[in-house]
Amino acid sequence: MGKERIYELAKELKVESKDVLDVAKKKGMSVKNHMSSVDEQQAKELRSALGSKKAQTTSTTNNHSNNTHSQHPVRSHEPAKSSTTSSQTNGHSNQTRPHSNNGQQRPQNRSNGNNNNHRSDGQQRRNSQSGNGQVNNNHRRDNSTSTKPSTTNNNNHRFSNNGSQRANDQRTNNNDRRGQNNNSRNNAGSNNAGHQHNNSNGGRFGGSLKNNNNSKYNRNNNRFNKKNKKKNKNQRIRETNNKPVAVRKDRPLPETLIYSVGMNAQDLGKILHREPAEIVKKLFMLGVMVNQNQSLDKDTIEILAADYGIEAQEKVEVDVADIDKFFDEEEKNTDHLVSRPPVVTVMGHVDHGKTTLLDKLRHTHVTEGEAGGITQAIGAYQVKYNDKEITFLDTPGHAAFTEMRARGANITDITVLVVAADDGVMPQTVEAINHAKAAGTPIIVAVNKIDKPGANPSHVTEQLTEYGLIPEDWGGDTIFVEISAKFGKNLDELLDMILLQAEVMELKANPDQHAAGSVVEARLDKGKGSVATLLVQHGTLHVGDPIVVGNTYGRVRTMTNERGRRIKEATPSTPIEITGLSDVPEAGDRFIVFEDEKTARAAGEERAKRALVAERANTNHVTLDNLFDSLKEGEMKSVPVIIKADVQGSVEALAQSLKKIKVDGVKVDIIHTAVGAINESDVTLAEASNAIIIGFNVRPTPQAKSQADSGSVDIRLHRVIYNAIDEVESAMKGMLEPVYEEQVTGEVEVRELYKASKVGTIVGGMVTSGAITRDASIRLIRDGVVVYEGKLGSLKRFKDDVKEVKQGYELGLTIENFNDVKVNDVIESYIMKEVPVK
Ligand SMILES: Nc1nc2c(ncn2[C@@H]2O[C@H](COP(=O)(O)OP(=O)(O)OP(=O)(O)O)[C@@H](O)[C@H]2O)c(=O)[nH]1
Repeated sequence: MGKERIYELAKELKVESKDVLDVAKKKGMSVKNHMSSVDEQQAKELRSALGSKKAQTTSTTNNHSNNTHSQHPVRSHEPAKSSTTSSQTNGHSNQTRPHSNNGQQRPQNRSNGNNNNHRSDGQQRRNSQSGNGQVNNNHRRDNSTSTKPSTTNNNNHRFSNNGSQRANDQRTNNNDRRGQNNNSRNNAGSNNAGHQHNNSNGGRFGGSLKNNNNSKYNRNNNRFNKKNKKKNKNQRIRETNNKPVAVRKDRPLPETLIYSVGMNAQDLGKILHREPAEIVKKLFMLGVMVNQNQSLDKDTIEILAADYGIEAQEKVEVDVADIDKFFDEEEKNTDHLVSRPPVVTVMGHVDHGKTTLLDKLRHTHVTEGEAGGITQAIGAYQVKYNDKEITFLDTPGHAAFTEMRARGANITDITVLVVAADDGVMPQTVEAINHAKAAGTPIIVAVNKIDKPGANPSHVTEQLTEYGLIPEDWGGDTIFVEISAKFGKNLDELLDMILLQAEVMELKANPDQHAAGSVVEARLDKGKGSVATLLVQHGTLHVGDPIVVGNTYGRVRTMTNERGRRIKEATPSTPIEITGLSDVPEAGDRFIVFEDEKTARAAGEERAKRALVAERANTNHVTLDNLFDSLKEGEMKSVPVIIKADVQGSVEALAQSLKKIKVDGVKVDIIHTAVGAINESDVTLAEASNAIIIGFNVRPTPQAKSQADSGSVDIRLHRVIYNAIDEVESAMKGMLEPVYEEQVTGEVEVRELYKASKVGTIVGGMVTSGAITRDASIRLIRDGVVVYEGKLGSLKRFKDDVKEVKQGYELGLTIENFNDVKVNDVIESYIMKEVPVK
C-alpha cells in the first residue's frame, strides 16, 4: 500500500482538504498542503479522526431525512469493502454483499486480488439466511447507525478500493472508453443492488453506490455527472440501468486460437474476445513492441496464445489459384471408377501419313447417328469402333511442335507411331519414340504406305528394333500393324489393337466428380470469342459449369463435339469445344470446374495476375550477374517478328522454334503473336517496329495486304513450319556483318637490302612459303617478334612490277612508310577473308 495524498483523503471522506490538513497537522504529521502525502498508518488515523466526525454529521442528517437522497453513498459503500467485527457491521456487510458479488463486480474483485471474495462467500451464506427483508432492515438500520465499524472497515475499504482504483486509473489512462466501461461496470454493480433493494429505496441505494464510485473512482464519472447534472437523479439511475454492460472481457477465451500469419492485435482481440490494448500490453510484457495495427508473425502469435494458455493453430489457407493441386485431387479421387475410352496420339515423321490416317479414321469410323456431320478440325475427335470409343488427338506432327507434343503426351494413353514403309525411320520418328517413352505411353507402330511399290515393312521393323520396339513375332512386346492409310487397309486391325492395348491398361475415371482436364488447343473466334478444345480427363463437364482454364475463367456457355453438335455434358476422354471463357487459354493448360462462378473468377484472375508477374519477372533486368551478357546483347541485332496463325498451338510452336534458331549475333524478337488473319493493326505494328509478319495457315485481310504493300511490310505466308523457320534463319544470317578471318598467304625471307634515296629501303628476298601479293597486308617479323605491320609499297620481279610472287622465287619489294628492315627479317603477307555465317 502506498502513500495517499491529503486531497484524496478529503475527497474520500467528503471533507475539505483544509480540514484534513488541520487534523493532520494537529496530529503532528508533516504535511504542507493538499498535495502532501501521508503513509498508510497516518491515513488510517486521519480516516478514523475525520471519518467519525463526518459520520456523526451524516447520521444526524440521516435522522432528519431518512427517506431522502442522503449521504448514503459513503456509508453504504464502506461496508461493502469492510470485514466485520461487530454485529452491526455484519448486518451492513450482508446487505452490501450482493453488490460486490453480483455480476460485474465479481471478476473485478478477483482481478483486484483482495480478500473480499473470501469474506463475501461466508457473508453471502449468512446473507441468504437472513433473507431480503433482513437485508433491507439491515440496510435501513445501517443507514442510521453510527459509523463506528468504519474504523476497521476503512482499512479494508482502502485496501480493496485502492486496488480497483489503480486498475481503474490505468484503464482510464489507457483508453477513455475503458474508463467509461468501468463506470458502467460499477454502475452495473449498483444496478444489481438497485434490483435487490427496489422496495426499500433500492434506487437511491443504487444511485448512491454510483455516486460513491464517482467520488472515488475517476474523473470520468464526474464528467458523466456534469454532463447530466440537469437531469434528476432518478433519470440518471434509469439511464444507468439501461446502459449496455461491456461484457467483452468476460467472454471466455477460445480453446484454440486459429490465426493467419500477419494478423494484428485488433484481429487477435476479436478472436480472443479481448481488448486490442490488452493484447498490445501482453505483447509488450513479452518483449514485443507493436501497435494494434501492426502485423504479427507466426512466432509472436503462438507465444501470445501460449501466454493465454491456449493452443494456437494456423489457418490453412486454400489457394484457389492452384488448380494443379485441385487437378491432382480429382485425379486421386478413385470412387465410382468406370472404364473410359483411350486417348490416342498419332506421331511420326513428316509426310509419313499421320493426317491421312486421322482423316480416314474420322470419316470412316464416325459415332453412330452422326455420319454425314461436318467434321470440324478441333484437334481431337472420337471414333466409334465395335461399340467402343477411341479418342484421337490431332496434335501437330512436326518436330517444331515438340513442346506441345510433350505436353500432349501427358494426356495421351497410347501413341500410334506412323512410319512410312517406303521411307523408314527418320529423325522425327526417333523423336516421337523418345517422347512417347518419356511420357510412359505404350507405342503401337503403324507401318504405313504398304501399298506403295517401294514399301519395305520388314526394313522398318528392323530399324525400330534399334529403339527397343520389337514386334511380338520377334520376341518383343510392341504391336506392329501394317496399314495403308490412303486406302484404308488394315485400319480396323489398328483400331482393334488400340482397344486391346486400352483393355490391358484398364483405363478408368470417375464421371461423378467435378470435371478436370486439359486444353488441346484454343483460338479466338470473331463471333464466339474464346473457343477452346478441351479434353475431359476426370469427371463430367456440364454446360454452365464455372470453370478455370489455365489463366482464364468463365462459365461453359456452349459445348460442341467435333462434329459441331451441341452437347450438354462431356464424360471422361471426351474432346469438346467450349465457349464462354474470359480469354484464350494455351494448349496444354489444365482446366478445373469450381463449385461457384465467384471462386472460379477469383482463381482465374489470381492466376492471370501471377502469370503476369512471372512474365514481368522474366523480362531481363540488368544485374551484375547479367551485366556482361546485356552489354553483349546490346551489340546483338534482332529480327522483330509478328506471328499470326490459325490456332494457338501453331502460334506457340512457331514462336518456340523461331526462338531456338541459333545464329551468333542475331536473335529473333517476337513482338506480337495472335490467332487469326493478319489485319491492319498487325501491319501498323510491323511498320512501326520494322518487323516481318509470318502468317501460318492464315492470310492477310485485303486492307492489311494493301497497307503492307504501300508500307513495304514483309508478310511471309507459310503452310509448312519448316519453311517459315528456314526463311527466318536465312534472313538472320543475311543480317550479319561479314566476319573476316586472317589468312596468311606467304612468307618472304629478307636476304639483301638496298638503300635508294627516293624510295627508301629496297628489300631483296625469297618467297619461302605460299605467295605474296601486291595488295596484301604484311607484317615484319624479327626474331619471332612483330616489328611492323603495314602494306607493301611495291613488289617487283627483277625490274618489273608484279601482282604476285610465288614460293621459291626471288623478289624485290618496299614497305610503305617503313625502312628499318634488316637481313634475316621475315615478311609475312596475309589477307582478311570473309567467313561464311554458320
Ligand atoms: N500411297 C500412299 N500414300 C500415302 C499413304 N498415307 C499417306 N500417303 C500420302 O503421303 C503424303 C503425306 O501424307 P500426310 O498424311 O499429309 O502426312 P503427314 O505425316 O500428316 O505429314 P505432315 O502433316 O506434313 O507431318 C500424302 O500425299 C498422302 O496422300 C498411304 O498409305 N499410301
